[in-house]
Amino acid sequence: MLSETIAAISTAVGEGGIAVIRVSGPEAISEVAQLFRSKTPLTEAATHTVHYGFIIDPASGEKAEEVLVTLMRAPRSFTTEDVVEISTHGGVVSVQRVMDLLLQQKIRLAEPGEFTKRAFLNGRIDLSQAEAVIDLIRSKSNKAFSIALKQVEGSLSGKIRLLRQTLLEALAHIEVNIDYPEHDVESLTAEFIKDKTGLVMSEIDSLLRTAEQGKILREGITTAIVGRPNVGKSSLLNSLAHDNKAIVTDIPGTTRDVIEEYITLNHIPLKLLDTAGIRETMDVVERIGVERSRNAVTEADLILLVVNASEPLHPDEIELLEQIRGRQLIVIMNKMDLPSQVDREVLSRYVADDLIVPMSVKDDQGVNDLENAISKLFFSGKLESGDLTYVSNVRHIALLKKAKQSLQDAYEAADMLVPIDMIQIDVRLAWEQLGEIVGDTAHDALIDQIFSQFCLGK
Ligand SMILES: Nc1nc2c(c(=O)[nH]1)N(C=O)[C@@H](CNc1ccc(C(=O)N[C@@H](CCC(=O)O)C(=O)O)cc1)CN2
Ligand SMILES: Nc1nc2c(ncn2[C@@H]2O[C@H](COP(=O)(O)OP(=O)(O)OP(=O)(O)O)[C@@H](O)[C@H]2O)c(=O)[nH]1
Ligand SMILES: [Mg+2]
Repeated sequence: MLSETIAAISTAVGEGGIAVIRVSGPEAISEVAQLFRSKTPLTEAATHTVHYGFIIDPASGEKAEEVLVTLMRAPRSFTTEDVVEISTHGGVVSVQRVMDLLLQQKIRLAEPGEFTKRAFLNGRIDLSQAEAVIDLIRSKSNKAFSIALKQVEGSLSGKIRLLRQTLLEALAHIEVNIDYPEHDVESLTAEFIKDKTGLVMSEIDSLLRTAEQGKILREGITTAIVGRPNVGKSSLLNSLAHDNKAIVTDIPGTTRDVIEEYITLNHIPLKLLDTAGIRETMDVVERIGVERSRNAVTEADLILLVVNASEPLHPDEIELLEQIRGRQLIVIMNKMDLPSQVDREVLSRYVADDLIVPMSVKDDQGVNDLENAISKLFFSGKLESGDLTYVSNVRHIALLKKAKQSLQDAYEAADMLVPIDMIQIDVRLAWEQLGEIVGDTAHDALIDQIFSQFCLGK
């Protein structure tokens, strides 16, 4: 209950410079004040002030710990409640000792995520902002962190609110039409609904497009290097990774297993997979390797098909090109240091010209062109602007898709002049589904489930 005062250790457990205990709730100031001796009594101190002093064990009257205490009075705090933060000396004993004394007062241990949950329940942030707080903590790259921070600040919430507002206008219009049908001809209302739902659908589409990029920025582009044996796939991996990770020999069939390597390219993480050369083979081990190559092709966000430019295209390569039609593909014409034999005309039937990259891995030629081709394929310059809101949470993506479907249904129904109260159901559904993203229409069980993913003290 929000009437209870809660406390938790908010810093990582272990030895460190200092550790912080956070206390929040109606009794935070008065309860901590009973344990704290300082020049200014905490109960009389102004908000957003820091106080030096000692935590006293009330049983013995002894000093338990030397601390700094920060006071934030409601509503100007993380939870919007009275918040007291106690900085102790870092170390397992000192922080636990203060914590134990606090829990002997009218203070209970907070559940994981309970501070953030209170910020949500008290209306300072919405659900998507709270979820972004977890993303902040879990971010593994600078870019992922920046995306989450934007969302903590409410970038996604703002957009969702606008869309819901638009749907509300449509719903109001429908309401008037149902109550006073004589005020309107039904076809005019249908047009109005098509207008509004169409608008919201296209906005949802552009948000969903950012989801693709958001995933890439967080998890990297899974990139499979594939091709026939001996064309230089492992050499390419080594060159991009600036490392001799993969074995390179002039014997076809050298690579047997999939080799993974992480690199960053223009700030974009790439998970490179070097694979066994694809060919028919009687060798049992190599056959398994070829099978794995095919699986890697299926999984990949991006396929780098390496061909040996000093030979004509092989039927196996044409077959592979047929199989991966429609996928994100770059063809690397390797070994350009040798006299060229490969038929560019044939390649052009499968890939755009700027996605065919001549290279000589041996002479270190063409690496820049490859990097540019990859950036262009995935980001076409948009990444740099930095003002995009990325949808990255799977829950949000699922709800956006559902809302879009509901709107699609409404749009089609309006188009066929289906009775207006039937259309109303779908528009209202979309409005609720969008509301679930920001938590306006979320159930308690969902809210509990989301906050239980947090760590203690957050
Ligand atoms: N010591 C400490 N550091 C921390 C936190 C904390 O709770 N304590 N935070 C916790 O995760 C983060 C900072 N996030 C915060 C977000 C909002 C408010 C806050 O008081 N907001 C009020 C008042 C704003 C104002 O006075 O201008 C508000 O928005 O109404 C505080 C911290 C990171 N660093
Ligand atoms: N002339 C020339 N030789 C190259 C070039 N790139 C790689 N090679 C050579 O081609 C041979 C095969 O290279 P790898 O990188 O092992 O080829 P692969 O595609 O991984 O081969 P498998 O693992 O057997 O499928 C080696 O002898 C490399 O030195 C290049 O740009 N020019
Ligand atoms: Mg190899």
